[in-house]
Amino acid sequence: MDLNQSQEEANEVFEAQAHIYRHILNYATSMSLGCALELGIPNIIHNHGNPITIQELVSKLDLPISKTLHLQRLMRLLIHSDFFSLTKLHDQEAHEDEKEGYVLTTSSRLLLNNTSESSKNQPNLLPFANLILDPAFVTPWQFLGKWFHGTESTVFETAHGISLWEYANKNPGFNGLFNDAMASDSRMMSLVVKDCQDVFEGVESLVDVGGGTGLNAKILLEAFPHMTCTVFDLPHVVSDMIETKNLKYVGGDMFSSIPSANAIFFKNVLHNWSDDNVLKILKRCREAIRLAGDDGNKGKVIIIDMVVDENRDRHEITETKMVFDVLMMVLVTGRERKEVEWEKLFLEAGFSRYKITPNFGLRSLIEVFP
Ligand SMILES: C[S@@+](CC[C@H](N)C(=O)[O-])C[C@H]1O[C@@H](n2cnc3c(N)ncnc32)[C@H](O)[C@@H]1O
Ligand SMILES: C/C=C/c1ccc(O)c(OC)c1
Repeated sequence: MDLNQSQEEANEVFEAQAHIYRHILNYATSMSLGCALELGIPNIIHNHGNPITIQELVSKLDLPISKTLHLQRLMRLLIHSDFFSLTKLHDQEAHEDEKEGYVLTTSSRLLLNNTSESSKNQPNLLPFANLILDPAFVTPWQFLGKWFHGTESTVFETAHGISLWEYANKNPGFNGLFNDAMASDSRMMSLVVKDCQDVFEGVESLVDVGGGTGLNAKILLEAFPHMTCTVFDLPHVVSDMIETKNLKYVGGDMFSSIPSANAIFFKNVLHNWSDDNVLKILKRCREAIRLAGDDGNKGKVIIIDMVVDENRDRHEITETKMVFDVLMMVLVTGRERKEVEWEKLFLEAGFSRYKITPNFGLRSLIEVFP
């Protein structure tokens, strides 16, 4: 065998080794990012105002000086994955060596711990990151294999003995963490809802099913104040909420009945459920729209959820959607769907047509008409 060829074969196998190590250790990046958030590094860089050197960072974090190089290594990994970047520092004292300082990226700016009144309404995903890294959500991954052999309907249940919704009901601390995370995801909507005039124009009444603590509804009402919104969710989620003239809360179970309205809205809800369950929910929607009058012709269902599209999406976007698909398998009985899979459900539930607008990053807005 000629030498070159054996070197080529060896290279291919070494590539595979690097590939394996990268993926098997993906969690090291998650955990390192989690550590940076736990230490509050984004806020320290933000508050510093200009690029912060490693020495300044160690001092602001109040870490032992002996940890300087360790922190630098953590930061190097997080720079490589685009959570921070390093920039040259213009030092006035010319005799000193040129220094470098850390700055935030768009991603770490979304992970600031916003406590000030002025930043309260800014998009922020720290609560979402905190939920994903919470032990209650990390533990089930250890049970995935066991679940494949077992009879529980979700991996979460194999790990914790009860469903995610029961767990949230029984643990007020976790319930708060979960609802805050969902609300932080919803806040991102405020970036684009104002551009959805045609979707909400004729809508007088809207029910946000599984609407959590009501942030979706509030954002929609800011942009379309002519509507009245009802947030419908499980009783433990919507108890003690403050209502206003056009924002009401109703506790209940969407499988039994959905309050009637022109528009039935679901964000991040239908992907929590199996096809059979989504069909049941969509049939309830047809009733709710019909009961709102106008023989349902004015009514529609509005869904904000992912649409898996391997041909159109970039490779990493598809990967993220597939990770969410598996996450929905681990936490609940849901899945992420391709357009044909959504279409089948809409038609089976008796709707006549639908329109997809891919405008919310990973999520699309789907209008479904009777
Ligand atoms: C993933 S969260 C989405 C929250 C919110 N729509 C959003 O966009 O962030 C799913 C919501 O569905 C609610 N939910 C679960 N089962 C339900 C049921 N049977 N009836 C009504 N809501 C339910 C949960 O309490 C939770 O608030
Ligand atoms: C931490 C993120 C988890 C998550 C995200 C979207 C969902 O709809 C959900 O429902 C169980 C969970």
